[in-house]
Amino acid sequence: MLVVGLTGGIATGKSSVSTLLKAKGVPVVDADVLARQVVEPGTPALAKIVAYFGPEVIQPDGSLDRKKLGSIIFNDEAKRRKLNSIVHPAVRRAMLWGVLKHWLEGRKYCILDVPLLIEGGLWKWVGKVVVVYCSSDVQLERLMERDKSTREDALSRLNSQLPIAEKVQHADRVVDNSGSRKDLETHVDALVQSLDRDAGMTWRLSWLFPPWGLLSAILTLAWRAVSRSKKVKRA
Ligand SMILES: CC(C)(COP(=O)(O)OP(=O)(O)OC[C@H]1O[C@@H](n2cnc3c(N)ncnc32)[C@H](O)[C@@H]1O)[C@@H](O)C(=O)NCCC(=O)NCCS
Ligand SMILES: Nc1ncnc2c1ncn2[C@@H]1O[C@H](COP(=O)(O)OP(=O)(O)OP(=O)(O)O)[C@@H](O)[C@H]1O
Repeated sequence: MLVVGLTGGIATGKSSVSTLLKAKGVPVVDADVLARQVVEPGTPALAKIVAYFGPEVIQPDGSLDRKKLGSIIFNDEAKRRKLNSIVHPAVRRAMLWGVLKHWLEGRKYCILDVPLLIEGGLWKWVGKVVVVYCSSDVQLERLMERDKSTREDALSRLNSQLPIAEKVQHADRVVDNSGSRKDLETHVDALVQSLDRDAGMTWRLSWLFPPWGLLSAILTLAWRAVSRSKKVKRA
């Protein structure tokens, strides 16, 4: 099964692409959704968050006060890293189960929707990287509009990630979301067609005969690593 990493900058339109893909029946494992599930009341991750950030990040009903925690971590790099170190291992485990489930269903490919795909290094472990792009001006505008936030708040969120122009350099395919929502739908249709082609004809063989699937996954990742190092040497 081809595993495709889908990413972008904050508010470049990754979730919009993900929603369009889901509507077409494409299997998507959504890291943002999993990151919410692993910190639900009663989870070990939430207990660790309270131990580090204190009970003031918990709402009266016992759930995480996301707004408050966001205002802390998006303005303090060390605290953001600490939160990542609590939440990300649990998210990675949940993603692995999600991928396994789609593999067991005999899917040709599946999408891993991960905002921090590049920053976290997971991009090296997927078969293809798709980056949803729009210019940083449009990104800032859409972020302020969606979150009803000030320019300052939006910028601090934006600056907690790699610039979108840098993420694009890791992409096998870029989905340009600078235009209208209708344009985005057209780009997503083209993306689905290309992923169908990329997943190739041998996926059924990989599914019926897992050692073949494992071998082809190792060869694909090795080939991608070699291509990357050639690209770095040329640059
Ligand atoms: C800080 C939290 C509580 C804020 O919650 P909130 O509901 O306001 O935002 P939400 O979770 O919907 O995230 C919105 C976007 O912010 C960006 N973002 C979220 N967490 C981070 C982070 N640690 N570093 C950089 N960008 C981040 C992503 O682009 C994400 O799509 C929450 O984002 C969180 O728990 N983050 C840590 C987990 C994480 O890294 N999630 C991203 C996917 S694994
Ligand atoms: N082509 C478009 N034209 C106008 N608005 C758009 C377009 N695409 C997305 N938006 C809007 O921009 C905002 C950000 O989009 P979306 O939530 O899909 O981004 P995201 O990359 O998933 O963000 P995050 O990383 O913060 O979760 C949303 O309010 C969405 O409705």
